[in-house]
Amino acid sequence: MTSTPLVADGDRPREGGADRAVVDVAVGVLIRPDGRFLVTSRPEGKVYAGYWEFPGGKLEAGETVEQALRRELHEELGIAIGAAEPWKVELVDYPHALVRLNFCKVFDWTGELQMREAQSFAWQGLPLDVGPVLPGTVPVLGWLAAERGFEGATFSVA
Ligand SMILES: Nc1nc2c([nH]c(=O)n2[C@@H]2O[C@H](COP(=O)(O)OP(=O)(O)OP(=O)(O)O)[C@@H](O)[C@H]2O)c(=O)[nH]1
Repeated sequence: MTSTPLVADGDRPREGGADRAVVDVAVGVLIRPDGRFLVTSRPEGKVYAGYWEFPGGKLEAGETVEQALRRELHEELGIAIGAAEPWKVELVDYPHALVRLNFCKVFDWTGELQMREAQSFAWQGLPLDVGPVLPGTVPVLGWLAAERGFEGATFSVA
């Protein structure tokens, strides 16, 4: 990440920077009844390949966050999700893109997990025992920790 300040309204140019469009991303935090949550590794060929994140992807034209999440999780994991509960929105300024991450919690889905992009997956608690973790994913672990009263490092390999 750069140290360039983020803008509150991501569709406006950054101070002192070039005009960059915001890329909206729908991200799913799938939580099992035992509280463990799903993380996946980014496939080869994508930026940050091998880094762990929550599954999801970019919105296509005309899609809502929930529609994009349903499509992405079906494409990437082969599952059909039930309701997606909007949770947090985070703006992250990467060198390659300015992204708005729309995190949703998902408690219901059907289908067996299939790694259709040859990614890896892990059901995790805190702290994570996989890494490295994508920068935009780190705050999510903090939010989960706060909700769960978990104290200490949420992951070991950044
Ligand atoms: N899926 C996902 N993306 C994240 C997370 N955190 C985070 O910063 N991102 C960023 O959000 C963007 C998502 O893009 P992506 O490459 O996964 O989306 P996509 O599947 O639609 O990509 P494609 O255009 O290659 O098909 C990337 O810039 C990625 O670095 C996260 O937890 N999950």
